[in-house]
Amino acid sequence: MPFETLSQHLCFGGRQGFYRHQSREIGLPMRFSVFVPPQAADGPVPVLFYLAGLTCTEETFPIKAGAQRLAAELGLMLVAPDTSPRDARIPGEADAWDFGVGAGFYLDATREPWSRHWRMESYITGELRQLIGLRFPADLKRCGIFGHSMGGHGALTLALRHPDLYRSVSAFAPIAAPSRCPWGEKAFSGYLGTDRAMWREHDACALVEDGRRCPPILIDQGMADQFLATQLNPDRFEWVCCDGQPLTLRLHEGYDHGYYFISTFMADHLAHHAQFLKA
Ligand SMILES: N[C@@H](CCC(=O)N[C@@H](CSC=O)C(=O)NCC(=O)O)C(=O)O
Repeated sequence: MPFETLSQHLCFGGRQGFYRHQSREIGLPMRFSVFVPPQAADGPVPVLFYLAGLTCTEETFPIKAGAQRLAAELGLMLVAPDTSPRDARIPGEADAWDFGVGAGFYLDATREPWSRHWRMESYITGELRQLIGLRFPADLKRCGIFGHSMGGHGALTLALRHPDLYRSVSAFAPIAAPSRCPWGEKAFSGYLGTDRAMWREHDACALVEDGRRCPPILIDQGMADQFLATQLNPDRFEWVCCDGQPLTLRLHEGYDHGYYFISTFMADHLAHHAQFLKA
């Protein structure tokens, strides 16, 4: 599985790198970033996949989230993929910021013209994971997943759909019920079509309602989040989780949707994952 190194930087005794490869799953070049902690010099380390939100890239998390210092202390590898295919030459693919480019929603599209390239679920759970296991000092038996907003939706749904792959899960301000909000309705109708039964397979609330379970979830949510009232639905997720899905939902007065909020609570999320990945 070849890949190209775009840049590498020494960071808290570890290495922050940016890479590109020709993805067979996506059918296009894809970029991703990896932080390798210093402990990797002594053998494979646990891996934490971070899924970013709408409009983000593989650079957003390493630049803005402030996760490397503690990941270096805890011995966690951090992997951040891009948020969608790019340059697929689909007419209008980059016309909207909440659909198409930068808005892959971490599922495999079933509807033309998106189904050819928009295969983010298979990419993250399959090809990228394999590449990380083969080409980086990663222990794939100890993987966790977390993310923000659209990426929080991705973390929850991938953990619920692939409980064999992820030992730990958390989210910042996730889109927790995408079938019931404008972002999700737009994405799911475009990528999956109008059959709402298909939508349930990619909706965290519906997955829990339908009996899927994953490791105990940590969610942080800012109460001054500009998208809270219209897009996120944490209260509905808390309600469905009462039926046997362990969840800690923390609400924080005054915090908004952005990376100042994420960086404030990043240490708690890394500690949450470490307790499962290093057990
Ligand atoms: N361009 C939009 C705002 C887009 C935005 O806020 N993106 C969020 C994720 S939203 C859900 O997935 C984000 O993480 N942005 C990157 C950042 O650096 O903050 C608008 O005009 O409102």
